[in-house]
Amino acid sequence: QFHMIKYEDLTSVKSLGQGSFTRIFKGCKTDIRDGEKHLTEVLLKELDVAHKNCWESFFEAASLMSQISHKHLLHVYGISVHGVKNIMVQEFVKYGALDLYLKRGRSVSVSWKLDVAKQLASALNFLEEKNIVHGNICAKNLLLAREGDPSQGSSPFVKLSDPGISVAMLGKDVILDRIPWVAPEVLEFPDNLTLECDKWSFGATVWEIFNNGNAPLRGWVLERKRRFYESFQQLPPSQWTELADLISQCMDYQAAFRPSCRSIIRQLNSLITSDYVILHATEPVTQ
Ligand SMILES: Nc1cnc(-c2cc(N)nc3[nH]ccc23)cn1
Repeated sequence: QFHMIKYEDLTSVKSLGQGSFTRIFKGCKTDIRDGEKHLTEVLLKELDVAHKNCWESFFEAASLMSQISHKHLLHVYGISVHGVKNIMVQEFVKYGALDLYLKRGRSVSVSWKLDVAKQLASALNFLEEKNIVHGNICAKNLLLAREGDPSQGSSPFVKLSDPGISVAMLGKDVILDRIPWVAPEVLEFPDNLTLECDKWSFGATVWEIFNNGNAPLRGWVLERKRRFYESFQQLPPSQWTELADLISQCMDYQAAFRPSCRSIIRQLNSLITSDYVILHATEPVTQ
């Protein structure tokens, strides 16, 4: 169920860092179409040789993204296996991960943030309709394809990246470290990821977007993170109560009480039309 890409058709241009058990490179893919040579900018995700045993989960994550296509889902061109190397070839998204973009101190407007949240909600709605669980929704996995320029009236455009190796494969400490993005029930049943888990993570991701990309519970040790769930705590609420309400609805410890994607989109639409947006065109950077 995958397009196999010949290793010799790939060149890696520069290293861009690491993911969970992976190394990331900016690269190029050459293919010949109707007798012409085409170069495509790609993102190469190479699975660490040490974690070669995770290759099924690594490719399972990618195949999830290549079975379906949606404007807010990252496009995966295929995979390349060369000796011990397992490489996922995906579209290169110009501005990279949203959390790093926001941390770089870009002051973006409230409507910019709501627009991004709505695009993520529509990607989630699409996955929900296909009954597909992503399993790793977070601002790091939200890629910025277009910055949006308020003076030109153009809006941002984001794409949800692949979930990477499933959290069930990654072990207990990685699951604990993913608090508060990982739904509480996943700590007990890591093999049973549900659509509701993605709703919880959506709530944590919206919290990140409205906190300039700062990670919630940043720097907390695993034991403290675990107690955060054991005592049913919530993230610090936004002073915008309607937004705080949406986030806490998504981050309901009872999975069945979390809102449907349609309800999430409806609530985001009413936030977009609320006068809070006009009053807070670009929030002063409060750090
Ligand atoms: N599918 C993807 C994923 N990440 C990027 C990306 C873009 C960028 N400007 N800096 C980066 N630094 C690390 C990754 C990355 C691009 N495409």
